[in-house]
Amino acid sequence: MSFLFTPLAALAGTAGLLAAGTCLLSLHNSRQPGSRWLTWLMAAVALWGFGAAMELSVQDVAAKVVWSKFEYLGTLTTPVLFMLLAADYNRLERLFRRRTLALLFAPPTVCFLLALTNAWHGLIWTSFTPSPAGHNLLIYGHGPAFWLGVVGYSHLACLVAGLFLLRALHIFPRQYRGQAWLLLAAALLPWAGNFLYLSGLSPLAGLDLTPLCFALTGVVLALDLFYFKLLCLVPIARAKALEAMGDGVLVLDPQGLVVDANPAAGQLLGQPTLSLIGQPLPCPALQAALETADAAPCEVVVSGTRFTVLDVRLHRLHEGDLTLGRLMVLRDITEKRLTEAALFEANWALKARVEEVQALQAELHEQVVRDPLTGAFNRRHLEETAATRLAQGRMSAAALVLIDIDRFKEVNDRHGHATGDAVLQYLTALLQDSTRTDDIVCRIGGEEFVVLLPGTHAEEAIEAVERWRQRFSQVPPEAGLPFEALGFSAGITLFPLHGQHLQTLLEAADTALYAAKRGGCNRVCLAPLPNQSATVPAR
Ligand SMILES: Nc1nc2c(ncn2[C@@H]2O[C@H](COP(=O)(O)OP(=O)(O)OP(=O)(O)O)[C@@H](O)[C@H]2O)c(=O)[nH]1
Repeated sequence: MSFLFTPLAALAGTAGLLAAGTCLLSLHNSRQPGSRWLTWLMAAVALWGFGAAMELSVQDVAAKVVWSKFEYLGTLTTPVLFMLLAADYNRLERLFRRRTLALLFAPPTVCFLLALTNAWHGLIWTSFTPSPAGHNLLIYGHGPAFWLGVVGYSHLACLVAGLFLLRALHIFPRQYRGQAWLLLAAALLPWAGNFLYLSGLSPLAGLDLTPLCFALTGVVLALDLFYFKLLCLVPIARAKALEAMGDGVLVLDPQGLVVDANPAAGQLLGQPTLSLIGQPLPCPALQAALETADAAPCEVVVSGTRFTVLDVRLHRLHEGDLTLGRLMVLRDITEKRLTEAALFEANWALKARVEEVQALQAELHEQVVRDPLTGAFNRRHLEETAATRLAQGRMSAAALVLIDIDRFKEVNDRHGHATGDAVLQYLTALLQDSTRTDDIVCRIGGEEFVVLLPGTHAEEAIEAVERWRQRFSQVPPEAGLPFEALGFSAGITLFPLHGQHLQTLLEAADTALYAAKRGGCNRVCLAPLPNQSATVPAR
């Protein structure tokens, strides 16, 4: 094998060396973000460069073809690795899964196999002609697999890489844009080199400057990654923080179209994150919030695959007076709201239950202190209430009236027990109707009633009881009783004149009642005053 070492071979070798050096530097900085794909990329470019240097140095056409095949190891993998490095700048880790990588490297593998077996089919190279430009250059005629698999696929990968870098340009905060522009410029270099080679505009026919361009790109990327470390780390850290956030974040342009979204936003809105990009907000409620949430945070209910309540906050993104767009932050407050609703419901049920228990207690208390037949209070209530009131001195004066229906036994005997009951109910209604709310009407025995009239003196008490007696003695037909007249006798005692305690007053009232009965019934008697010896009829 004869060699002719030309300046062009030295140029290609330099590219290889540059790439190998960058590869080692990258390996040395393997902990830096982005270094993994840069190491691989530079290894591929180094192979390409060394292969090219050898191809440019050997003189024999067959040997040149062999080195071209070796060179293809780098040529074919470089664009894919470049794309992966650019994807790394966008934190698109899903591209680095094994299956995706296998898919991405499948076309280069096929092309490499086709290059190895080119002699049998000529799908990659169709002819090999020494270049008229000299310099030991060989011009390769290219077959369909070259245009489709090598040029087409490589350019596609470089295009995607360029788009990724453009995207990085867009999502990087302003202070990191310089870095992204540099990357983009670096990305355009190999394109330019390859364009010159394929278009025949290369200064020397057959000279491929692409590996040199890629090597220079590698140097720029290495500088970017390892020298301006911060510039590389911070955007990644920022973007990572955004991706890891539990809150959904949407970046909206002035027209309300989504230009960026984090995975949480996709999850909250029940859509793949990427499908949100370039679209208006996916639900009308959020769209409406866009109009209203400018000033204050608001809540939006999203009912997609699951019911979700979102707390929506909007922040204007502006540069001076110019509005660039808006940042929408979504927080899932479904659990909070559901818990609050459940708590409210439980509270409400508890309140209802307490009210029910209180009502039952009141009912029970009524049953305990009321006479079931007439609805008047019973002796127990009289003892509890009146005794307490008298004992606590809460009344300055009071009259206690003891009433007994005259000849009630006769009513029962003549007209039956039910009529007797009706008479008892009639008298109760009459007494309740004739007294004030503060007065207490009680049935203390068979046909015996006590009425306590707080703040009532002798004259008023006598007048009142006399009125009741007269009403009772003239039974109106609408009462439905088989009598035209009924009668009761009553004894009145006065607090504190006749006694300080209920029992004393009851005893004095009983004496007065007894006097009324003895006096011929249907009358009212006042208990004797302390200076009187006998009970006096009230009228
Ligand atoms: N219908 C009815 N009668 C009752 C009730 N409680 C007691 N009595 C009756 O009331 C009557 C009371 O009779 P007495 O104590 O002799 O009294 P009186 O017949 O009114 O006689 P004087 O008091 O002397 O006028 C008895 O026949 C009892 O059975 C009741 O709840 N309903």
